[in-house]
Amino acid sequence: MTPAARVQTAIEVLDEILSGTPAEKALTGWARRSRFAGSKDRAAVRDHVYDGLRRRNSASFLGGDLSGRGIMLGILRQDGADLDALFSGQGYGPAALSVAEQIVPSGDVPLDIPEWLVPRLRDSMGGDFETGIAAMSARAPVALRVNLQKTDRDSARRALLEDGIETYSPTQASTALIATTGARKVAQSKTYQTGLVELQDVSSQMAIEAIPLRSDMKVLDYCAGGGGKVLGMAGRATAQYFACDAIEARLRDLPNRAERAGADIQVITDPAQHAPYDLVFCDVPCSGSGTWRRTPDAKWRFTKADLDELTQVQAGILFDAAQLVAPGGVLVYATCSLLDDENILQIQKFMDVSSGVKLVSTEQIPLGQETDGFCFAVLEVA
Ligand SMILES: C[S@@+](CC[C@H](N)C(=O)[O-])C[C@H]1O[C@@H](n2cnc3c(N)ncnc32)[C@H](O)[C@@H]1O
Repeated sequence: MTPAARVQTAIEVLDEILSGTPAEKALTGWARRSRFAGSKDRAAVRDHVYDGLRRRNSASFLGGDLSGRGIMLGILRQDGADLDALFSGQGYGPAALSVAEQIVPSGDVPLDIPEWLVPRLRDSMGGDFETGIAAMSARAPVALRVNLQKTDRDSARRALLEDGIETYSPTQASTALIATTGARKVAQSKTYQTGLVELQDVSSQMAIEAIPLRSDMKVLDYCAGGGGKVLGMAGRATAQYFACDAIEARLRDLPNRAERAGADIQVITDPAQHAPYDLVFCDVPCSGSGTWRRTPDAKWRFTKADLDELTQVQAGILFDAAQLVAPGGVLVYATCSLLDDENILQIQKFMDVSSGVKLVSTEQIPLGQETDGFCFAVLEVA
């Protein structure tokens, strides 16, 4: 496909997303219908579409219209692309720019977040607001966690290099690597397949590194999902691990991932049956606002009603999980959210209604180039 044809395809996929189709479904649907498209074409179209979703407001403003075409025109304007070459009206590329489209709109460019969230995010992020919102509009890094049960960070870096993947070691977490080239090859690489590394964002690794985890503990990952947190903990200490999730189907990948990592994790359906635990980790469902650069369509779908519903679910999980902690044990509350409602305010509300719970620490990791927005609190249960 020519660069212009990729742009035209992104325009069509964006239109489908704007009319309500989830981004992944729209992209896989196009890829299935388009056998002629090679892997580089698919990657380029995906990048265009995700850039467009991340910067939907500013791009549609600069492109003059909230449509696939308006968004792509704005994105290409922001990126300083050669518009005459891409919008030439030739071949499978987009039609030539109209007279109106040739005029760059002037005025205040809107922020790339839903309007109702601007004041909330401003209040919650404080001095990190500007850099955080800029990071939300950019592509996320591909971060890896080195499995310390199998290797060390330098050896993992060398092994990845042999697989054609270059990385560097960010300073925030001792287990973290960030891929600079070959990131798309990670899941197929020998280093990954043999469990030396896992895909995991740097902030989750920072949380796992900071919690008081010991090898003599009985640990429950209460919202385990695909198992990222429990696998991270198992990489750090060989404790006794249990994992559950309200939606059992979400635990599907965990046994295979645990086997690859050489970790012993018991997937359970009734956490009360094995209680009490010395440490219960609650990686609760949340807005995901700290990771919206990875799932940018979620940002535009998220409503106040969703936030209200989520904060209720989070409060319920905190209450239920606290009952499972052994006296003197630890409860960890974590979200990948930037919103106080889901973080500090939620923890405060829990503290207000719980007797004998001590807040040991809270940390809000800002959304930055290397880190996703993430919050975690360590609580001690009497
Ligand atoms: C943020 S995700 C967990 C991600 C996972 N810890 C990881 O690192 O891959 C939140 C999970 O909480 C689960 N969940 C939702 N409500 C729950 C509840 N009441 N009790 C336990 N888990 C719940 C969801 O099914 C979802 O898998």
